[in-house]
Amino acid sequence: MAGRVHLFYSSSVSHTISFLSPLYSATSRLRPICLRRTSPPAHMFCTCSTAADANPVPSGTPSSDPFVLTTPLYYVNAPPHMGSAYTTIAADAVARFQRLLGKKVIFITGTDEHGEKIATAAAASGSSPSDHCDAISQSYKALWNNLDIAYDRFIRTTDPQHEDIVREFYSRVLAKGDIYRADYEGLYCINCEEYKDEKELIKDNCCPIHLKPCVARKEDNYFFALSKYQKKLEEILRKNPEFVQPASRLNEVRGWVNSGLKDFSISRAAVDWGIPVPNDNKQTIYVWFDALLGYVSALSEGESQADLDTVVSNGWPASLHLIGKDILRFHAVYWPAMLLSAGLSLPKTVFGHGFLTKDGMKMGKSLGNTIEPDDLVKNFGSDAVRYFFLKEVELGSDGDYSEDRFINSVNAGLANTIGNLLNRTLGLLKKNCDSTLFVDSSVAAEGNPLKETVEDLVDKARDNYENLSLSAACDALLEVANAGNLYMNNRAPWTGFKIGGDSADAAAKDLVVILEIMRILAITLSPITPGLSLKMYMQLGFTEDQFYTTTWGESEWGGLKGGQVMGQPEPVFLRIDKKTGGEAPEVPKKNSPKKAVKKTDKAPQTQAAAQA
Ligand SMILES: Nc1ncnc2c1ncn2[C@@H]1O[C@H](COP(=O)(O)OP(=O)(O)OP(=O)(O)O)[C@@H](O)[C@H]1O
Ligand SMILES: [Zn+2]
Repeated sequence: MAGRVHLFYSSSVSHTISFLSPLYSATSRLRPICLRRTSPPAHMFCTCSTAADANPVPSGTPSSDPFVLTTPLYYVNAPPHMGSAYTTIAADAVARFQRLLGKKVIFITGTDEHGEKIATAAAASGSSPSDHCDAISQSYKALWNNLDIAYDRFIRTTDPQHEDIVREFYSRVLAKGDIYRADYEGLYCINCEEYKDEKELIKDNCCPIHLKPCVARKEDNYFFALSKYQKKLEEILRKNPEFVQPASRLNEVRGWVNSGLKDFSISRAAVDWGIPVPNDNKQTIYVWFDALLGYVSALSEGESQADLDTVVSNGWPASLHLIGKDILRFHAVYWPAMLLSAGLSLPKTVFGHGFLTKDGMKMGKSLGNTIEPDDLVKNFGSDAVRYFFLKEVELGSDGDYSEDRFINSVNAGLANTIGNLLNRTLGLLKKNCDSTLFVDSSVAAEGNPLKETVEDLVDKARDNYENLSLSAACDALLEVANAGNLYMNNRAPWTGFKIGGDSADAAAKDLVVILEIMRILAITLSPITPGLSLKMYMQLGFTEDQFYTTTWGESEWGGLKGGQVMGQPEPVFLRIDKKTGGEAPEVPKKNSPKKAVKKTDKAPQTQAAAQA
């Protein structure tokens, strides 16, 4: 989806309304549909009686209702950049966390491929729109692979099943009486693919996001009667504050709605590269009225027939739309009204995160001020990239990238605090205990307050993951590692080994305590750094298969058993040298560690996902 900006249509528009009355009759199928979900808040938009009859989900057991989450469908006017990667990495961390909890997850991403901007980009590169879309869409998939993104569905808005869904959806909305025809005249930003209100534009009628002049346009379009949903949207935002997150974004959305909703045009007369409007193939459907439906049509994958009833039974509504704040209006105002019109349930939450900026400006394809995620992955490895952006840029706030900050943060967290502690401990264990654990970790920690400290921090991390406070989750887990380092330094087990006897036994127990902390960290940090977590887990003497079937429940203290033999102490994360830059860290030697995400187009599943 393009970073099209969110301004309502100018009131100067002249509407020559011609209602399409013959098509208004088929409303009988339009009923709000309730998918019973597992937690009470999911009932807030549906018409079912109570949450009491929802099935509780035992830890580690997949629920029957999937946790459906989405990234935006990225606009294929240009290849992905760090901004597109940011949303997708965050969504992947959420998906991995939910899988660890034992939920069945459907993580949807994909590409938005219609519209004028795409046709122009294709012409500029000398290719047909469809070849252009194939190539750019493939570049998104390749990047997701490089970043260990374990998506379940990759929907392209040029997929035939998506086009069927869009047509059916359009027909439902038409049948509801929410589409009419009118003349439209205004200033249009091609990069936003949107008419703009003049007073929002900057000097020389330039779009404030894309800094390019808008062009005067007049056309005869079909309109969606958004204004009909004014009261309903006000009520939804009042009764369900968790619908839009974080809270600052909710206020923004309330402001837009309270200032009065205006109908918006959902077709384009001058754009060929799009889905033709049913019953009028001189017009194509507006990219947003097409792209948002990708979240729905992704749920029809694998079905012989793509229709709205099927997608509902396959998991709609989504639990979470994770998006950038640039497209909040489309998701938190247009989209719920469209869904209400079509008789579909609303997503539970729309979370609008902040921007990665460069020199204070939103990094974006149209401005071209982007950072190449592939270069970062090549230089520093995918764990480092994921860790830096999730830890250092709070989801919801803007954040500027600098290489210095990147290197400092990653070296401090992954190389020193975590990697070095594991390496030191395994080195001592090898030297003094033949790499074998002396006792069960539950025994080693008897009466040790460190166990409770770690448990509290892990609970805190879990709460933060649940609330999408990914940066705070990282902080809590780093505190776990810090506590381990402090313990190591205070206990100085190397002296105990020197003394021998009971002191050596105590030292051997201390190593077990620290390695148990490492085991817990490997599991709980795996949504953020899946590759690093796998390496850690394997050094602790577990197999790759064991890693893929772990659950959050297994992060409880006590997983390491006496007699377990640890792997060879090898650095799991190499410090990045500031002068020479980094080198993507080696993957584990055993088996095929990059299976932290399978390198395929489809559903690379990790850990508990394997059970789901
Ligand atoms: N600078 C950024 N910071 C954070 N997220 C971004 C950034 N740029 C893009 N995104 C993500 O991509 C989405 C927009 O996707 P799109 O394909 O339109 O990319 P874009 O680079 O913003 O495009 P354009 O520059 O043409 O407006 C945002 O909602 C957000 O999820
Ligand atoms: Zn614009």
